[in-house]
Amino acid sequence: MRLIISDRMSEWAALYVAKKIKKATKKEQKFVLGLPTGGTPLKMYENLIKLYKEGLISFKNVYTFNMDEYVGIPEEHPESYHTFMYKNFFNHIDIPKENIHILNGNAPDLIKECEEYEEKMKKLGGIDLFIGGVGSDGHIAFNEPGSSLSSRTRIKTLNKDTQIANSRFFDNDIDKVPKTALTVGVGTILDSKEVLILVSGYNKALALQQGVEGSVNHMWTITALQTHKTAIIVCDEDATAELKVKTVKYFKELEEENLDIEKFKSVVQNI
Ligand SMILES: N[C@@H]1[C@@H](O)[C@H](O)[C@@H](COP(=O)(O)O)O[C@@H]1O
Repeated sequence: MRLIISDRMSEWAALYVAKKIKKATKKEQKFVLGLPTGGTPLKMYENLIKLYKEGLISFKNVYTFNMDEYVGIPEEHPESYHTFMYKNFFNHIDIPKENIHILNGNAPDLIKECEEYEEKMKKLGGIDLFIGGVGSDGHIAFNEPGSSLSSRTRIKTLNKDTQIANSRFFDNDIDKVPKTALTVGVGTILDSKEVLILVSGYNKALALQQGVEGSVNHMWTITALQTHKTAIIVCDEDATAELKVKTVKYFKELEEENLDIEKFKSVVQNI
C-alpha cells in the first residue's frame, strides 16, 4: 500500500487521475473510473475541472461508475448522488453522457439493477481506478461495519453512525436521511486494477489508523485495501493523528520526491 500524506492531497489526487487518463488516451484506450461523493472528494473534482479547463486533460474516453446512491429519493433531489455528481463534476467537463453510470435507487427491481451494474463494469473491461472516501467508522462506499469483504453491488441498510453523519445534508434531521442505499461491494472495489482512497480531517484519523496499521477485518471495511496489490491512500496531516510517528515518518520519507505538486504537474503535462 502507498500512503501519500500531504495537505495538497486533492491536487495530488487530481494529478494522479489526470496522469492515468492521459496515459490511456495516448494509447487510444478508454479509461474506466470508479467515483465517490461526499465532502472529501469535492476539492479533487475542482482540481480535475481546473486541469480540464487548462486543456491538460479530456474526459472523452473516460467511463465512470459511481460507488453508491440512496434508495428512494428522486434523482433530482438536491442531495441525491446523481445531483451531486452533475453539479460538482460532470456538468463542467467533456465526458459523454452515455459514459456515465450511476446506480438507480428508484429502479423497479433493485436487485436486478445491482446485478446489471456489475455486468456493465465487466463489459467495459472492469474498473481501472476506483476512487473512494471513507466514513469515520472506516466504511468505503456504503459498506458499513460488518459488510462482507467479498461483497458485490447490493442494497445496504445504513447504520446509525452514517445516518447521523449524513443528516448534515438533510437539514440535520436524521428522519429525512434515506435508510437504505445501493452500493458497490468491497469485492467490487477490490476487483479494480487500482484503488485510491481519500482521507481528510481529524474525525477520520481512527479510520485511517485502522486502514494502515490495523488488521484486515470486516468492522473497518477500509482495511480490505491491505489485500489489494495497488492501493493508495491519500490523506492530509490532520487525518494522521492516530498513526504511529514511525509510520508517518516512514511513508513521508518513502514518498518524499513524489509529493512535489509542481513537479508532478509538469510530469503530467509532458505525457
Ligand atoms: N457513501 C458515502 C461514502 O462514499 C463517503 O466516503 C462517506 C464519507 O463522506 P465525507 O467525505 O463527506 O466525509 O460518506 C458516505 O457514507
